[in-house]
Amino acid sequence: MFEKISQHEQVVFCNDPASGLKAIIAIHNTTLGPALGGCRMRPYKSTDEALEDVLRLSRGMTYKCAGADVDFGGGKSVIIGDPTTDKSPALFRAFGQFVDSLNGRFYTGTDMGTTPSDFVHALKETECIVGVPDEYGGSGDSSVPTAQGVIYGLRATLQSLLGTEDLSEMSYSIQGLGKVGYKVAEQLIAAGARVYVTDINPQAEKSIVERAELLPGSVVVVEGNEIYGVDADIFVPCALGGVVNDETIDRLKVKAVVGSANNQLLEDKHGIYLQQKGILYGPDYIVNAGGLIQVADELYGPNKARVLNQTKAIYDSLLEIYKQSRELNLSTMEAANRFCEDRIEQRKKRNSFFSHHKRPKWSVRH
Ligand SMILES: NC(=O)C1=CN([C@@H]2O[C@H](COP(=O)(O)OP(=O)(O)OC[C@H]3O[C@@H](n4cnc5c(N)ncnc54)[C@H](O)[C@@H]3O)[C@@H](O)[C@H]2O)C=CC1
Ligand SMILES: O=C(O)CCC(=O)C(=O)O
Repeated sequence: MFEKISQHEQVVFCNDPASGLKAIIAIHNTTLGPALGGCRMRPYKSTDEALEDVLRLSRGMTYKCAGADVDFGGGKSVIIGDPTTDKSPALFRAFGQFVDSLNGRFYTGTDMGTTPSDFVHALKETECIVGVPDEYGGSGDSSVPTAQGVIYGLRATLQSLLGTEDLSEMSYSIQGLGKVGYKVAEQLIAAGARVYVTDINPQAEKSIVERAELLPGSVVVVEGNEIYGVDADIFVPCALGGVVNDETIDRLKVKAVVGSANNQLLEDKHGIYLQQKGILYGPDYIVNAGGLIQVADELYGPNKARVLNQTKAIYDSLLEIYKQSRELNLSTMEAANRFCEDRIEQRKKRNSFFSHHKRPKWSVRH
């Protein structure tokens, strides 16, 4: 076990038979501040699969926090269960108690399979919850700025490829029409673009087809894995991670991959394979940082205008990473990793006295 978690500071297994909660919290690195990261709920096939997911996701959050320049470190949590049948107030309250037991070392909110209202129950047990609805003092649904950030990432990519930011100039293949993917699809279709979509939930597909009837662009629904081979310009993964791998890279016909899904590359080497195939990759944790920017900003009290302003920085960060990747002849993922690792190293030197176990002044919200 210690070999598996060798890059992490702390991993907590949470078990509450009364509510059926089985969860894992992983804290990767708190150099920049207390760990922050959402909570994913999935019917994982095994504890090992859940552990692997939470370890990868929490490591990604360390880089995401550094890339977005927020004073938090990397953490994430997963609940093992089916989000359509296994949720209950008791389950989220039990989860909240475990989060509270970490005494401010870990803050959490939504991710795949969870919604802001789930965490209203957890909020009864701990202050360390972000992204609850506005009426509970939170900043609301973090998928709104995440989707906005993906649109900025797409604009930067168009700028880099075509010298224009006009979203209608390209076509897109979107995998996943959940909280983020649906909003991205809607904005692209509203901008007049042609969009191919797929989701394992037929209701989500039906809903975007109906919405598109009222908008200038168009939508085509494709079946499952066909999304990888679609003749579109940009692949926009907005569901699971690991979707850029040996098999899918062979099938991709696109010019770029830019989406919200966390950990899109199965392994870092797949970033290099994309580069070799001439496909521009927008590193996931740079492109999808909008939600993080919003929840980290809750420290100062919710302010949507400030969040939108900070989310715009994703456009410049991505252009800078594309530039560094060209100049240093690195894959875009390598360039982004280097940028974030440098930032963490600098902070280590600057803040030798900094106690990262201290709670931020989050209680301004209460
Ligand atoms: N919600 C947020 O603010 C953020 C989300 N992300 C990442 O973006 C991705 C999407 O997140 P959300 O939209 O919040 O999740 P969600 O749970 O609301 O939506 C995910 C969607 O993907 C669909 N899906 C699952 N497996 C699929 C498959 N094999 N093929 C096609 N569709 C599939 C689901 O039916 C669902 O509609 C995740 O990887 C998440 O970690 C990253 C940063 C922030
Ligand atoms: O979106 C959130 O609520 C927190 C940030 C996060 O977990 C993520 O960016 O993956």
